[in-house]
Amino acid sequence: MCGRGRLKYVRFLNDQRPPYDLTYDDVFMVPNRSAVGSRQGVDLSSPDGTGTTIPLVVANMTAIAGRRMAETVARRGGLVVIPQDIPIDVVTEVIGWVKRRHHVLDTPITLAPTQTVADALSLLPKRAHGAGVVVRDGRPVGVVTESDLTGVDRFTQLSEVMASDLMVLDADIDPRDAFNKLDAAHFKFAPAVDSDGRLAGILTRKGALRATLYTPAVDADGALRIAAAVGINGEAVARAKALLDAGVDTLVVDTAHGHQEGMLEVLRAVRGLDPAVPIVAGNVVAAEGVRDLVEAGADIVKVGVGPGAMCTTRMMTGVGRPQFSAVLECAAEARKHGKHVWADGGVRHPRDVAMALAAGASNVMIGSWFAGTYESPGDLQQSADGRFYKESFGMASARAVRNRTAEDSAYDRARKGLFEEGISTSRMFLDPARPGVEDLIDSIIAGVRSACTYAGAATLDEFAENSVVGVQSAAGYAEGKPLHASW
Ligand SMILES: NC(=O)C1=CN([C@@H]2O[C@H](COP(=O)(O)OP(=O)(O)OC[C@H]3O[C@@H](n4cnc5c(N)ncnc54)[C@H](OP(=O)(O)O)[C@@H]3O)[C@@H](O)[C@H]2O)C=CC1
Ligand SMILES: Nc1nc2c(ncn2[C@@H]2O[C@H](COP(=O)(O)O)[C@@H](O)[C@H]2O)c(=O)[nH]1
Ligand SMILES: [K+]
Repeated sequence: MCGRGRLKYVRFLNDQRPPYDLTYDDVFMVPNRSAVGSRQGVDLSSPDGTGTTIPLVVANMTAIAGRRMAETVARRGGLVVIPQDIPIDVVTEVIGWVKRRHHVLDTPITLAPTQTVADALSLLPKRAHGAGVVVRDGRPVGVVTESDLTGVDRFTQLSEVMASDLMVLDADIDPRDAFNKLDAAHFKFAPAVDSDGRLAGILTRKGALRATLYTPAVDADGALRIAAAVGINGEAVARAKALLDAGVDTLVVDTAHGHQEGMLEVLRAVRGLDPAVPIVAGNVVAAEGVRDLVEAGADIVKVGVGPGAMCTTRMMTGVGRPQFSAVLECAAEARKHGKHVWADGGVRHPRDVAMALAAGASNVMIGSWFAGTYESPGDLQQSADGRFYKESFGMASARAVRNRTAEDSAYDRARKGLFEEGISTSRMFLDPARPGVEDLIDSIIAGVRSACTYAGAATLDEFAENSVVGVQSAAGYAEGKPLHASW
């Protein structure tokens, strides 16, 4: 318990440790004297062996974690876990695809000059930068954005509407030079080409800037990293083996009740495969669970029962634990064994990420918040009031269970369908100011960098070590919120 004072790391303000458990909202951090002169000087790389250079992992949820999310997040130093429900041949293909992505250039939407305005309009929402590159024989001949396609007959060929006064960048251009070039020309983006003039990618002004501020998460061969999950039923161990053969960089063994014998059995078998990559297992919320999972072979333990935005477990069962205290206790236990924890679920603001790291997490998992971005797999939809959204659903929802059990008998499907512990449909609206996952990452990482300097920490270890945390009332939390209109 966080009240027993045996933690070496996070300190409670004035040694006031409440005898009850705490959520992220319950706590705040006070500043320390700091020798860290710049927020940019903070090293956010994780000590847990997963190779993340920012402490963010995208949750293995079908509505959130796909190939597009994987490349985009890894390029900025985070990691995406491909869900256990995706067929293994598809995951194998996705791993190879992500590993072939460029570190600086984004993957463009490519269109032929003979394709139509309707084709382009259906594809543009797949990119936060909102552009398509028109390509002939592999070479860019034009670009289209929504403004080129507005007010035009939908069957018009792109060759008639595309902008063909192209500025192209060299694929290996220094990002700072690229930024200056785009800025001087007042272009928001430009296609980039290899030495034969063939399209290699697209670079936006913001992308060029980000390439100077972030370090991609890469494997020993310099390819972008990607993680994938397995469950604990059926072919879990065979799937783990196939994922390792496909080159996955982190393996996640995931189930709702991680502290069950079925999990320990699978975990031992997965450890028996002798993987050269970290094994993550969960979910648990107490020290005993951490101990058993570490003993069975976990390098990292995933913490969180019930905090997830799509999660109804606490309302259905009463089971779970306020997430700040869960992370605090589990991180302390993992540390004793030289292991780590990921804080999984319930993150809604940059401050929550900071609080999870202060509690000792080596990475923070985010799901639903990232559903409302261009990079999540779902189709962009528009509500009656004109706002854009994506649909999300929980992995234990009736919808996910129906998908997962498609091969089972009708009886088994009906039986499993009764144990619903997640929301089957929710609208996650895109923030018009931050519609792409990289916009959200910018905001989270700015918050976390700043939190580290307030704590006087130059690394994540120092952050967990130095943080001084207090407990606040609901009014204390409310006071911290900005006021967008007068009271
Ligand atoms: N972090 C969280 O709070 C939660 C997360 N999830 C997520 O949902 C996804 C699906 O997980 P899951 O529901 O475990 O499905 P899985 O397909 O991984 O199966 C879980 C297995 O554990 C058995 N089991 C025993 N007790 C429980 C229990 N209390 N809850 C669930 N299964 C139990 C089930 O048997 P049987 O069906 O016969 O009982 C089944 O064999 C995962 O991604 C998981 O992370 C789900 C719920 C909570
Ligand atoms: N109880 C349930 N938990 C779920 C479900 N789907 C996902 N999850 C958990 O939530 C986190 C992500 O949390 P978020 O607040 O960032 O969305 C994820 O990693 C799972 O642990 C579900 O259907 N039921
Ligand atoms: K919840």
